[in-house]
Amino acid sequence: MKFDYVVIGSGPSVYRFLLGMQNSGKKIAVVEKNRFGGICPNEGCEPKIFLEGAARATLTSMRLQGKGITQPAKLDWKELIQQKNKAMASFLNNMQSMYEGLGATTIKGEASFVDQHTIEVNNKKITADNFVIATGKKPHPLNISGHEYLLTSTNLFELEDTPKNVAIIGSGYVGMEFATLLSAAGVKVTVIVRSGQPLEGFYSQHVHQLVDEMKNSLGINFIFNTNVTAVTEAQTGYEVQSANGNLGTFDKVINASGRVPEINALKLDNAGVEYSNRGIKVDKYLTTSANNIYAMGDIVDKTAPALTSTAQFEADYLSALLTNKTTEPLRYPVIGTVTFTFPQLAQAGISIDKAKEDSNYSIKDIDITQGDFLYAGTDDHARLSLVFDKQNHLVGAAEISQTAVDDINALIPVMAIDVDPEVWKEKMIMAFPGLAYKIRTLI
Ligand SMILES: Cc1cc2nc3c(=O)[nH]c(=O)nc-3n(C[C@H](O)[C@H](O)[C@H](O)COP(=O)(O)OP(=O)(O)OC[C@H]3O[C@@H](n4cnc5c(N)ncnc54)[C@H](O)[C@@H]3O)c2cc1C
Ligand SMILES: NC(=O)c1ccc[n+]([C@@H]2O[C@H](COP(=O)([O-])OP(=O)(O)OC[C@H]3O[C@@H](n4cnc5c(N)ncnc54)[C@H](O)[C@@H]3O)[C@@H](O)[C@H]2O)c1
Repeated sequence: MKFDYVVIGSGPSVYRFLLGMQNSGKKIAVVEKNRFGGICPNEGCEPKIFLEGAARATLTSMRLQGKGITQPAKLDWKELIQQKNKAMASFLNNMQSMYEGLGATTIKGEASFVDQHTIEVNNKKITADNFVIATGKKPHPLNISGHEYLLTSTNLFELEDTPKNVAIIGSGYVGMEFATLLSAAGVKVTVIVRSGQPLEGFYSQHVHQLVDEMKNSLGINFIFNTNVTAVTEAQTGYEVQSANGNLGTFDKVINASGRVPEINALKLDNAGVEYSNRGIKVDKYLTTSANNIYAMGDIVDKTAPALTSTAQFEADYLSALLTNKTTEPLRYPVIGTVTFTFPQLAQAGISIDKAKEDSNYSIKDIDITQGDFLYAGTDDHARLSLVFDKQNHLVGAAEISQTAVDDINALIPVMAIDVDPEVWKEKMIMAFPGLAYKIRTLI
């Protein structure tokens, strides 16, 4: 079989790449070893946000008990997982045919390079002029005794019985979001943090506030500055050990210690593609060290965050480059990011922690709770922090609140098009209250 392009992996970047290549007349194949659609729809963003809807409703009702709500909602985890599976089934089952509908030949199997123009899949050789590697990331294996007892986020999406108590090792996006989801289902959650602060990339002040909220409102237990050394089977459940001693016995122990590049099976050395333990090395045109092989999405060794949104941005860029719609290098725009915790943390642009150390920037911290009117008091510890440059243009924003993702997304265009605040005032009237209430002292 011979193609113009063979894409390895079928995640959200590949969907966008196929859309961009649709009228190029190129013969394209997509090889996927697991489920078509990749991580985001099968075991990432999309099932997560389905579960989050019910979790948020439950936690909101709990928070408002005694503030106008007499009976808080009770989340039935088993039913929620079944509903999620039902709602997503037809979408996921159609993924492969959707890719074929976009003009690609789809091949199920694991790809490895034989040379710069050949891969092997299911013991068959496939040749192509060009390849695009989009193999993403997989859970970081924890090298401790008893690692075989650990669950990952993938297992949690299929977990039908509700454990009484769980330990989560790691406190990045996955650890903090699953701590929120499971606690909404009545699970007693302990988060084990190897440093002094979860969610390292987020504004530290907001993270500390989030941890306080998760402790006090959700009853989540945090153990800081602790490395797990072993997990052993107990009479009921699993014991978690650290250098400081036994951390307790838990029904389930979850490894949320990050994700590593899906690289080994690819045999990249056979094609002369350079890589590091952070992913595949690319230049400013997403081209690897082999000039006919490109990479995009989570597999790329990059400083931009590994998100669906950035993966799809890279895919749009690559299809434009390969169809001669651009000759420019890749430049990332303002990137928004969010953790779907309770409350949410969201941010975009220059980080507040960085801006605090740089005299070129000024920061405005707004206490969103003044008056405590918004959402019947569910946002009683919410804050919005904005970074302005010397011209008084908005260049960074971070928020902790129940609606942080929507607020920050609404501020991204203001940052991206770099408008003068006077023009901002002149050109728009936001719907009130919402975000307009929060920034009323500014505009
Ligand atoms: C629990 C969770 C929640 C998340 N939530 C969010 C969120 O809310 N927002 C957000 O922006 N991002 C989120 N992400 C991140 C998002 O899922 C990824 O950034 C995105 O899926 C990356 O897309 P991709 O195209 O690079 O590849 P992926 O989606 O990682 O897909 C790669 C595919 O390649 C396949 N593959 C690997 N090796 C081979 C091989 N040798 N041969 C053939 N196929 C191969 C894999 O099976 C996989 O299907 C979340 C991730 C997780 C785990
Ligand atoms: N809302 C979202 O956009 C969202 C949600 C989930 C995942 N994601 C994406 O998926 C990626 C993976 O998420 P993640 O939470 O798995 O990774 P992460 O890199 O965000 O967090 C991993 C955490 O594990 C800790 N850790 C690392 N090694 C450890 C060890 N040996 N012992 C204990 N702790 C250890 C780290 O300090 C960190 O806090 C994210 O970087 C993000 O790009 C995004």
